[in-house]
Amino acid sequence: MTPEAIGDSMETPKKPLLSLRGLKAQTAASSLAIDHLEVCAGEAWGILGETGAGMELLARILAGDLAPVRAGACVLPRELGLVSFAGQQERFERELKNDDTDFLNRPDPGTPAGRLLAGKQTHRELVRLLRLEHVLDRGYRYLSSGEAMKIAILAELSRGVQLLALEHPFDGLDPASCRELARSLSRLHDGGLTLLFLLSDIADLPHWCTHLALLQDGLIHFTGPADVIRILMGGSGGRRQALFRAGTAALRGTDSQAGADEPLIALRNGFARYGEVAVFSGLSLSIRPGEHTLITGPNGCGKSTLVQLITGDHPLCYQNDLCIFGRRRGGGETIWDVKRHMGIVSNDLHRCHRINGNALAVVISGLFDSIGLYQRPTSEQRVLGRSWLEWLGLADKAALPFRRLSYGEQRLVLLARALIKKPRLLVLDEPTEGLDKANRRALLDFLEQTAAEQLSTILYISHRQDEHRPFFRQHLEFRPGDDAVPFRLLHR
Ligand SMILES: Nc1ncnc2c1ncn2[C@@H]1O[C@H](COP(=O)(O)OP(=O)(O)OP(=O)(O)O)[C@@H](O)[C@H]1O
Repeated sequence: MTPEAIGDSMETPKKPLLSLRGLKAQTAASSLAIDHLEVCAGEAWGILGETGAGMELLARILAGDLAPVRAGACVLPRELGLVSFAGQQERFERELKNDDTDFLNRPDPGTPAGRLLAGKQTHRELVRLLRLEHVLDRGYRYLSSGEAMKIAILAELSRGVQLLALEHPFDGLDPASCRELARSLSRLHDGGLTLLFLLSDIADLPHWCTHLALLQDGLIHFTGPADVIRILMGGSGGRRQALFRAGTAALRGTDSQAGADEPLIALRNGFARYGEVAVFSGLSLSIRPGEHTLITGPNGCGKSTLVQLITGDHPLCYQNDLCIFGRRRGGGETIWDVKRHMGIVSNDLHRCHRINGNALAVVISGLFDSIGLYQRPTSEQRVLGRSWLEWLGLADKAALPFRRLSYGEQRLVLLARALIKKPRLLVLDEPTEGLDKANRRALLDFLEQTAAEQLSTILYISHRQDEHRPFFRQHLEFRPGDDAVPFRLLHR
């Protein structure tokens, strides 16, 4: 199929705010070619691209971070705002680099989130609508994933940009925040803001978007009015086939049934706080083998903090009444003893992967529970790692640096890293962030089958309702606004 522009009007053409013509970009991991993409003032565009289609290259070009190999005619607006996965990672790493904790002899919280909002006054209403007032004094790197995404968007808006490009802005936001963000952006668009949504799922595209383009295999295929392109795409816009093609045979032979009666997790009257600020208290949760558990709740309520208690990554795990795999935390076991039987994927783990290793090394590192690979793997381990990359459609990327892969591909590699050890407990905290619809569905199908065959017990956090499958046997709902019932545990 050749790239085409559809539905060009006969009116006098407007001067584009952003114009990319005859552009080619290439990295070791992917490529991008754009014959013709023009965004005019006042339009709202959606660019739909599946995992690995080249979206991150487009984001890097917009960020001015990647020089095209053929630039053609490339015009970017002077006041361009961009929120991308790579940009958020960069900000996080900058915060870590500037961390003066050792020098100060007390924890250095880094840049307060509120300081990123240049014209704080102008966006006070948005801060309120997105429930961010209480995090403005908090260090940016301490924010929860949803809080960080909302602050990153407000930070760009507060600079007074002409065009705002947002990569997966609804990933990681709770449903109320998704609705509020879409409503607020719609109002700003009515007021003249030009928008560019970089998405993988057409269901995430606000209905008021005026234009659409489809990015497949590094090529922009269609560009034009949203209603015309929607019809041409038949409402799908997704990948024909998922990259994730692992079968549950890869998990067979686990010791998932060892100690079948004993809870894998038992937390009594659990609590968490940061300094004087309580995150939650009075939380009890027991997870027996096969008791697949879904956790939901609004951004910042403490879901990831609970997961960190369970995985041993939060210092308060020792002060809580917490048993993992039948052993009381603080009873002399090491963090490696705890993690040996867990496969973990989380936003936190993802952003801590600031390593130089290649994709294969990251997969194999799951066998050692390390971030990065620090010992020579056996040939069996290398073969197994390669098999996992093959099952995830990434065999040709084994030797590429992990950080050069697209965000979605990195997620798939981290999933392989979690699964390679055939864990008794799979701890998946928003594992599908950055994945397209086909890959999300394929992962959930795989987990459903894993549950049916009793190969592992699954602890799962997601804001997306289409991921709340019936195989979850219990559902822990955080309800932070409700003092009478702050948690609800539903059994199915
Ligand atoms: N080191 C820290 N110091 C202060 N506050 C912190 C720290 N770490 C996390 N927090 C705060 O604790 C709260 C809970 O964070 P957590 O990541 O557990 O939320 P969450 O429910 O997983 O949110 P999300 O849905 O956005 O991922 C957030 O408001 C966050 O800003």
